[in-house]
Amino acid sequence: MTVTHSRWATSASPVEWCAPPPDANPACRAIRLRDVPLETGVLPEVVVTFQTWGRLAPDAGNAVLVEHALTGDSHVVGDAGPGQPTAGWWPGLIGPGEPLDTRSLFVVAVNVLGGCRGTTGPGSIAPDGRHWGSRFPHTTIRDQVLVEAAVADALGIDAWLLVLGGSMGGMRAVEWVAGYPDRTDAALVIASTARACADQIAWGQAQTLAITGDPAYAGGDYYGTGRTPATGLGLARRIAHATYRSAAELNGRFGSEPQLGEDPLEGGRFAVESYLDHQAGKLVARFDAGAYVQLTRAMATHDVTRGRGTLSDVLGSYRGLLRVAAVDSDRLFPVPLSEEMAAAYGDEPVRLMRSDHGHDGFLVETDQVRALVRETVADIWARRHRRLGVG
Ligand SMILES: CC(=O)SCCNC(=O)CCNC(=O)[C@H](O)C(C)(C)COP(=O)(O)OP(=O)(O)OC[C@H]1O[C@@H](n2cnc3c(N)ncnc32)[C@H](O)[C@@H]1OP(=O)(O)O
Ligand SMILES: N[C@@H](CCO)C(=O)O
Repeated sequence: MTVTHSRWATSASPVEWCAPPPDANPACRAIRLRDVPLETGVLPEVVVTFQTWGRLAPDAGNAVLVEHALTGDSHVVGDAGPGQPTAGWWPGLIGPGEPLDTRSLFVVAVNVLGGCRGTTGPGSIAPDGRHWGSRFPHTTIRDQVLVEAAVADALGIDAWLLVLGGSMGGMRAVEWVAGYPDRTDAALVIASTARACADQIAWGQAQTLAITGDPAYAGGDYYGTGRTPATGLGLARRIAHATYRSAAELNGRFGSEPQLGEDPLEGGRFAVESYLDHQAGKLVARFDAGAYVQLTRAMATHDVTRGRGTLSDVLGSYRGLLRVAAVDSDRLFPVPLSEEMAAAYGDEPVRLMRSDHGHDGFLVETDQVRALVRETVADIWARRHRRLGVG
């Protein structure tokens, strides 16, 4: 079936429905795009996988887009299912009576371009029948959002009622505001930033070099060889995970205690080292190193102001609702980055989430996220009713 919506204006080619690839969650649907115009090139073919919950209203005015973070996926809520690596990462967010209430809302979550959950990435098969590997082009947060716009077209959604996400998901949410303000009625940007800062780029470089320096990475062409850069990916996750948690949390949880049954003076590990080993192993079991490199670079090059003027030019002209939230103990996306966004928009204070968990607070503090989303959805409906002169 060919979809004829023309809002995916940058491409002359139509959007087609297709079967999701085997690495996608079985609950996913998929579309295929051709000749996708990236910021720095063209991808001849892109498959985009996504999940939905609830029913789209006849006027398509009840659609919400949930944006996942770096190693998340479209499976926002639900069980892992057979063969699936992840259970839902924002439990209790979507469903009847939940903050994204499927009795009134239609919720969409897209697997990101460049990732490893069915949407085309470096591990996908290119049109020539070989893995993309090192040939996969640099893709940006803007490119990620471009293919999401194609999903909106395929579903018949002119404008999202709300786009929300944390971390890299928040980068996409604010990019929707910057790139498609008329297609985004409201955005909720949590623990994120309008542009990557030097500190984030620096941590990203160390992680990328950990992977690319692993001999098994083979310049990015390890797919199909039976070897994977697991050592490099595990090292990258250790570096990243330490930045995702607060020093106070790590100190409080682990102190300088040895891991049970091990002696650091005799070559054993500290408890915190064992913890990071465990986190590394978990990620290696569920994520692709090439996608990790790709997405880390996409985050490093994130900047909603590129070619668009100042941040105030970009966000100050937005007529929808931009709500910004930060985690008070986040050392990777510290509160001032959220304050910068909120100030450029000019109308709303930053909502501060209280957590000892640092950046990962946006995932761990589900009660606070649920309350924030519930309040934001209520405010959006109230704004819409006011605009329509109802009630
Ligand atoms: C709900 C899910 O399944 S989400 C999975 C998909 N992930 C995503 O979508 C990305 C976002 N998610 C994440 O990044 C993470 O899963 C988070 C942030 C949400 C939660 O992180 P967690 O790892 O669950 O939290 P936490 O820091 O408390 O770690 C707990 C784990 O560390 C282990 N651990 C704690 N101390 C130690 C130690 N000294 N040595 C070894 N392991 C340890 C625990 O046994 C536990 O293991 P388990 O997760 O295998 O049960
Ligand atoms: N724990 C999160 C952090 C990135 O924001 C993830 O793995 O996606």
